[in-house]
Amino acid sequence: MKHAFVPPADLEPLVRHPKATGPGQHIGLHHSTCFGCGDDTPLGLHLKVIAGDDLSVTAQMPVVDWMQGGPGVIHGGVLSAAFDEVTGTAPLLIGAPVVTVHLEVDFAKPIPLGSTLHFEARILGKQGRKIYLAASAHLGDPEQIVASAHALFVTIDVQKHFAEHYDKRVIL
Ligand SMILES: CCCCCCCCCCCCCC(=O)SCCNC(=O)CCNC(=O)[C@H](O)C(C)(C)COP(=O)(O)OP(=O)(O)OC[C@H]1O[C@@H](n2cnc3c(N)ncnc32)[C@H](O)[C@@H]1OP(=O)(O)O
Repeated sequence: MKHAFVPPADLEPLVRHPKATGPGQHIGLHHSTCFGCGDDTPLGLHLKVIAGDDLSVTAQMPVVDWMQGGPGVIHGGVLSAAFDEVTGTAPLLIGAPVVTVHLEVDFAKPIPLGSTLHFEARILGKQGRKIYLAASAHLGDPEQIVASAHALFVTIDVQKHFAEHYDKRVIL
């Protein structure tokens, strides 16, 4: 698939954290009202991200009517949010909470309402606090990629990063 993103050639390799979620297991929620993965949001993506046996994850997402952009097809922003969530969860496999600093999505085919997207994301490596990932999505045939993404996340100290927002409008 065509894409413009070029990850650095000199990425440092990474290994799974000894306490990482096991292969085939659901990687736990960030919090229950997270738009991407929370169970308690009426209009969320409700993604369940599953750990792979290496530095990869998978997830599935039914493309339902409220996700519509162009007539009969998914909105690009919804698809981007799904890639953000799937790629953003993968670094938990290396024990690193992260936030997105850069996300690029390549849209290869229209994705119809009523279909199911199958996502795969993998960690490419790191440079300092920067974690690079690549991801793709298909509709059931892994040979037919309908969209792909590249993402750059930065590791954070969760308590410090979110500290100034906790007392405003946090719903956990
Ligand atoms: C209870 C809740 C639990 C939550 C768990 C986790 C949730 C996960 C959710 C996942 C799903 C949802 C996910 C979401 O939706 S996360 C929501 C969207 N993302 C954000 O809100 C992040 C906003 N950004 C920031 O807060 C700051 O920029 C951070 C803290 C990330 C870095 O600021 P900080 O001052 O600390 O560090 P730094 O500025 O030295 O930057 C560090 C390095 O990064 C490089 N850099 C920076 N930007 C870019 C860029 N655009 N392209 C290329 N590189 C960039 C920079 O050059 C430097 O590299 P180097 O020069 O040292 O080599």
